[in-house]
Amino acid sequence: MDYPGNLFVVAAPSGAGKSSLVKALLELDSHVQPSVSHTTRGPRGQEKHGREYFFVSDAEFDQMVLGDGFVEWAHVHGRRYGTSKRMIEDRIAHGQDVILEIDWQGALQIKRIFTNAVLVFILPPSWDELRSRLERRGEDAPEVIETRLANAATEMAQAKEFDFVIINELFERALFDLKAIVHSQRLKYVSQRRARAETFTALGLT
Ligand SMILES: Nc1nc2c(ncn2[C@@H]2O[C@H](COP(=O)(O)OP(=O)(O)O)[C@@H](O)[C@H]2O)c(=O)[nH]1
Ligand SMILES: Nc1ncnc2c1ncn2[C@@H]1O[C@H](COP(=O)(O)OP(=O)(O)O)[C@@H](O)[C@H]1O
Repeated sequence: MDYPGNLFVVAAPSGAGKSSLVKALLELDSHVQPSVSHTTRGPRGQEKHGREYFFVSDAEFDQMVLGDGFVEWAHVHGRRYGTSKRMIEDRIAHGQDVILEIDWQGALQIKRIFTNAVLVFILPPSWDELRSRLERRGEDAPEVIETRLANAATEMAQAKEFDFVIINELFERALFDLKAIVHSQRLKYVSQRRARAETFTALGLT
């Protein structure tokens, strides 16, 4: 499928820093719009319905699945998460770049549908640092942290399937890398479009 805007997908194990990096990118770059997912997990401290997620019941999620409302969805850490078709189609139809913060299963589903999507995997610098970031975030119960750490190895094994891998050790360095990926993708499309237009003109095609 072809589309006018660029589609970026960021995945990472819990605590690697993907939400912080994506948030910082969005603050710097008004051309990128976030996609807000639906989830059956409950909100954390400061999270707001419609901002971080649409928090829905299992029955509401089932209805969206049955109504073919998701472009992708997956079970993650015992809950369900999905990207609604409307969320992507609305934005891409307006030629905006869209960034999805979803798990590796969703990322690979997106790549099959939007073959031009750029997949970025964020890794923590070490296991110790991953654990301490989850503990320092202070949003999850100890057993929730253990589930997330237990799932991290399987998730990180998927990094090699992604187009880019960023190690989030120094935050500013990782943010620089993420910005570079977004910018280079834009330049690629701009120069491709320009090259195509020039060739069409040279060939006398309209
Ligand atoms: N497949 C899929 N995964 C999602 C979606 N939204 C969020 N996720 C992923 O679900 C996982 C859990 O997210 P969350 O509960 O916010 O925890 P966090 O990773 O600790 O911030 C993360 O890997 C998210 O990237 C979605 O729409 N689809
Ligand atoms: N490079 C970094 N160095 C130190 N702490 C970080 C870094 N990146 C993120 N953090 C912190 O780690 C915690 C987890 O980050 P978060 O963005 O919530 O991760 P994720 O969305 O991947 O679960 C947060 O408290 C965040 O402020």
